[in-house]
Amino acid sequence: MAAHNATHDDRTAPREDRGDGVRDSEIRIEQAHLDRVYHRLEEKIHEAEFLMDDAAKRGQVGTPGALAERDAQVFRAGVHLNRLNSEFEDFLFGRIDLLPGKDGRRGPDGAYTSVEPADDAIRTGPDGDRAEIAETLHIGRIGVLDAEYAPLVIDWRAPAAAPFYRSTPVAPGRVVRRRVIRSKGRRVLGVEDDLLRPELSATLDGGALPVVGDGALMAALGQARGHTMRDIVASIQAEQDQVIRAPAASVTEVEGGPGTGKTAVALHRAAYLLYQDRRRYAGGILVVSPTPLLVAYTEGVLPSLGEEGQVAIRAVGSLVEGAEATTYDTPAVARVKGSSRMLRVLRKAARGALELPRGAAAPTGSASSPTSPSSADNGQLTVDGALDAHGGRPGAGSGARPGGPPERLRVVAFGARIELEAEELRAIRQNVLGGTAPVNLLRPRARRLLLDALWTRSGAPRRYTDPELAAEAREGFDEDISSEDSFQEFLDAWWPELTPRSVLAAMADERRLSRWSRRVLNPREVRQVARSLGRLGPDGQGALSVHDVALLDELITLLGTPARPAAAREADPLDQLTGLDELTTYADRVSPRRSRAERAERERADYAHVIVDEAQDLTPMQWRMIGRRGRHATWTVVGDPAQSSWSDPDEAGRARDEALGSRPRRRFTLTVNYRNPAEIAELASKVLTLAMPGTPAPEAVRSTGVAPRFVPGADGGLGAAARREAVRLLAEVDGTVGVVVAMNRRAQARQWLTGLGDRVVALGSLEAKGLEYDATVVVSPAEIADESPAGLRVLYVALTRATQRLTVVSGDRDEPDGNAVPDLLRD
Ligand SMILES: Nc1ncnc2c1ncn2[C@@H]1O[C@H](COP(=O)(O)OP(=O)(O)OP(=O)(O)O)[C@@H](O)[C@H]1O
Repeated sequence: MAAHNATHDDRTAPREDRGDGVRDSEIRIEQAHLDRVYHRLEEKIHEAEFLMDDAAKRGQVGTPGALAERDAQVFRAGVHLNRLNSEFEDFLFGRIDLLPGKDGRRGPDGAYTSVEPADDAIRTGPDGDRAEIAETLHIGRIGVLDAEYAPLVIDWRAPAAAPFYRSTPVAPGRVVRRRVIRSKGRRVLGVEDDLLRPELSATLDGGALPVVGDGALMAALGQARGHTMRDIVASIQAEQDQVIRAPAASVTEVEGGPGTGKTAVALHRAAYLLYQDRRRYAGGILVVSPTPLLVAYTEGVLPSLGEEGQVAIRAVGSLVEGAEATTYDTPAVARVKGSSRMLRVLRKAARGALELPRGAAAPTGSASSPTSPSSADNGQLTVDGALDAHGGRPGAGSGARPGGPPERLRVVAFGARIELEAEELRAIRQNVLGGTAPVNLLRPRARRLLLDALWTRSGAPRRYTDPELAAEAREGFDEDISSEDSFQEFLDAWWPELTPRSVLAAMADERRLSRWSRRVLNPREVRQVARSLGRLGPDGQGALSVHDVALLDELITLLGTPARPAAAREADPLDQLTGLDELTTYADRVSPRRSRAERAERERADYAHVIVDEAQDLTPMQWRMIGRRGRHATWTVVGDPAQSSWSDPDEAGRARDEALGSRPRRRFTLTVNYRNPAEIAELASKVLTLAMPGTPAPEAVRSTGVAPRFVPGADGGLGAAARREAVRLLAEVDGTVGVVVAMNRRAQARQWLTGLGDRVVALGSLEAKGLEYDATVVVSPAEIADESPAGLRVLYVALTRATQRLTVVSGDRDEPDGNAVPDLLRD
């Protein structure tokens, strides 16, 4: 199903503004309704507070049943109270006046269920058509019923609210007039109407419907942009609404050019899914965003829709707990690290790291100290003095290659010395590593095979003919040897618990990496990757790049996390987000405490729905990382291939298919550009033609009449020109100005803009992804395009960030013509 052919209602609907008198009286009507809503909300808040109080009193009764009931009640009341309070701002935003429904049936909220009007809703007569408004619904952020359970406000996500978004003059259904109400707190500030059945307006039985304003969409689009995205709940368009309300049974894929509302739609969809099936999505919704900047930009949208707590919005570089990406790799390094070839390299590294000199892949636990206190000068450990089960004195020791894993295991048992030499140890290691199980989880098996080998070498199996006696003796033998500190030390050194970071750091050694990536990476790639990892310390501490994080995540899987002893319970994010952080629940206190590792593991695997924004940018390794978080999830994947900064779309496509599995897919295309005025969209489409010939550009919904400006900045004048243009644009627009440069000029660009205030931001080309500004300065298109094989597509992104004004500053590489238009932007 595709949502093509959006009808731009606001441009086509005739309007009939009868001046301030009508406007004022319409505002008064809506104000009266809003007053009623607030009155009712106050009653509801008192109710919720009473429930909280009552529940707290029950807590004093003290039986487990009463405590559990109290907890449940406190929780429900707290959530309710929190929602009511948080959604007070701009609570009510829409109204529809409707004809009677086709079958006369009404839903649980009292509204007609049919989208189509009743057959006799419009009566044709000699004086023209006549009809009556059968129902008026107000739409808001959550539903409110009056004391008699009649709807005062319909939740925007309820089926009854759908006609507010879906109806167009071409297919108006039952809607005669759609009104967007602008309010702040308790005050109605204005109304904007669209008349969807203009032919009926004058012949309604109750008198003509007044129509006010210029249409809500245009009013919304014309507003200045701040540093955060606003919700679009009052002006969602029909093709967007189809995506938001699509059933979540499988994979919903959404494509659309810049500014078509993909990010906005994805976030509103998260809110919609929670509304539809809160229980199912209690498992959490994960929204993956390309950059922390975009996360910060979009973070306020869901709370403004009354939803948080169940939705985690994360940058792709922050998906692994405790690993926050703070740097970018060069495009060449990113290309290697993002490629699925790295999987083969990491598999080898995860197993190969067991052989590393201690300290090179700093293992955790006691083996992290390079030598143990009982090391003898020759590097061999011998431990004497422990009694074995039969009066002998078993003991354990290790022969350590200086700086490497131990090469000999020596124990004393049954009064004799037993040794396993390097060859035998190697064979045991190979045997244990035979399968694909995570390396750290194989340690118990390694321990068992060592004990098997020692037992055989001791000759004991020959001494016991009675299997029962043999089993008993063996048990004692295992216990005695395992309880020795030195055997444990040997094990820690020979089969250390590897951390993902330490293995990653070990890959910074070029010779080692070359061994692990034989026939996978070429020598140049090995050098580049090893160098880039050189910034990590020996145990992997230090700045991670966005692409390192996906490698770390893969290593977490390849290495595995052994079970840990229980740790103290961490604060539950849900507690904080629902405002109940000060309360612990009875269930919390009696249930077994979960370890940090378990919680992290659960978080990694447990999302009920995964929303991927800017999906076109994900590398194969990132798809694997995200796929692991949505193994049992339903998905919404939004993106635009024409904006992809990844160089090999086919390889990424395969990884995406693997992550999404065989679930059925439903595709939508968004076709209208709500961000860029036509003048900017037209310029950007020149680059689109170069980057992805044949790809249709989305249709810009408005025009400002202001053409993009071209300014020369060659001969070292780039910075001065960019600053001058930023200053000019700051004076021309009310909101924000973004200055977009090639990634390697980021620091420089920040210098250029020093002292210009926080309305202006310097951005590397990759950081501009998904963001928007009132005005942008794009500095040297050629530099951005030459940055990587995907450079033209990245330039397309840079050129499509502005809502009002665009200035292009050309540099030495741009070959500008006499009007300073760079060659890439000429016809
Ligand atoms: N129905 C709408 N009503 C009002 N504003 C809208 C609507 N749809 C989109 N917008 C606005 O258009 C702008 C672009 O939306 P958004 O960032 O979601 O687009 P996108 O498709 O994700 O763009 P890109 O691919 O360039 O990142 C935002 O300012 C958004 O608020």
